[in-house]
Amino acid sequence: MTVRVGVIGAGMIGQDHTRRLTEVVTGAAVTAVTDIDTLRAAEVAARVGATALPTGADLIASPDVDAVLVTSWGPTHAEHVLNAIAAGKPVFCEKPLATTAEDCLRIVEAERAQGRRLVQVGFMRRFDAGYRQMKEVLSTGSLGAPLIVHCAHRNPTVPESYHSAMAAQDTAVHEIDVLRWLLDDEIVSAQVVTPRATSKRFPHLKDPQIMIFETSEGVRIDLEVFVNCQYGYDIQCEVVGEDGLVRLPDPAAVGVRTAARHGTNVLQDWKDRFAEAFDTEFREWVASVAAGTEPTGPSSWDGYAATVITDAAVRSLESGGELVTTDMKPRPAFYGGTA
Ligand SMILES: NC(=O)c1ccc[n+]([C@@H]2O[C@H](COP(=O)([O-])OP(=O)(O)OC[C@H]3O[C@@H](n4cnc5c(N)ncnc54)[C@H](O)[C@@H]3O)[C@@H](O)[C@H]2O)c1
Ligand SMILES: O[C@H]1[C@H](O)[C@@H](O)[C@H](O)[C@@H](O)[C@H]1O
Repeated sequence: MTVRVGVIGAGMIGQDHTRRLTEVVTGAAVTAVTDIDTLRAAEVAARVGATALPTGADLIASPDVDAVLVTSWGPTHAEHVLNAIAAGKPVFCEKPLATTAEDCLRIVEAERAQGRRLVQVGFMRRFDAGYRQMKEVLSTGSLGAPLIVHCAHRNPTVPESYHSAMAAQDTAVHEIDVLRWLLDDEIVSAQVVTPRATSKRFPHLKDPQIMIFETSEGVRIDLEVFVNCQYGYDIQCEVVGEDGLVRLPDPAAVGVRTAARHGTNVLQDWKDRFAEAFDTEFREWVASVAAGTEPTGPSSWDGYAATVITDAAVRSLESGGELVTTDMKPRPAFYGGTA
């Protein structure tokens, strides 16, 4: 069976995922595209032999669409996801699931009312081979209980439109999701402090930021977010346990020795760093839709949790570094919890 996907939002990542669904993943086709920029929708639709439709609601209602991909701007996600749930169609939503915790909860409630999981959120790091190997090691218990996690998330530069709260909302949100999954533990507080700011940034931006999270088991996570580090796109993660540690591998790269130096290139772009993770993410999502089974990737509950935790980090940043406890509802049994 070919899964017929409708794409809402044909911008940068919508086009990349459209290419992925049509050229990389087998068993999927993009049959409909919509964008508030109708010219863009028509152009992307023509490229893959799909139909351009006027609105997200039209696309979700289309009999030619089995599953929906939401890659529009964050504040529009909730409306499209709720419409897809109401239509009973599987929906893959790029992060964030919604920009407020209240909207995330509305989605969670709508999905529970439907009685089966329809939503997957686009946190692609769970599909990265390195993080998956770390999870395997941690699950054997050979390192003992995890105690500390050290992370760094560095981008070479960001555009002027990137503001200080985005360090949590747009950037650290990836660590927030992947660490909840890796540790199988919940984050209960956030604190954000700012060291001396780099001079190589737009003046309105606080960069770098140091984020400290605590989990319900007492694990402490320190995360450096530095989005104007100049030298490359660099993701580091090390989990320290009672009996040893496990570290995220750097992407494979050839070593070059010349002129009395030995080095490897550092990637410059998150799209290259996580290209294979994105491919795997879509392969597994398409396979679950084709099989008619529930998706196994990040759920709408994970989308809700990520939004609650990023909200706490932003509140801490705005308060000048106070420790902010998260205000999260108990996890329902529907999402593997006890409530
Ligand atoms: N997983 C990741 O690492 C990752 C990376 C980049 C972006 N994203 C997420 O993907 C989403 C899109 O990001 P982008 O960089 O592609 O943005 P973009 O601005 O390039 O594209 C968004 C597109 O959505 C369209 N759009 C906006 N509202 C719409 C609506 N209601 N209906 C239809 N079309 C609409 C815009 O016209 C635009 O073409 C964001 O939520 C972003 O956070 C995730
Ligand atoms: O939207 C991007 C993307 O999510 C990247 O993975 C992250 O490194 C960037 O900081 C963020 O701006």
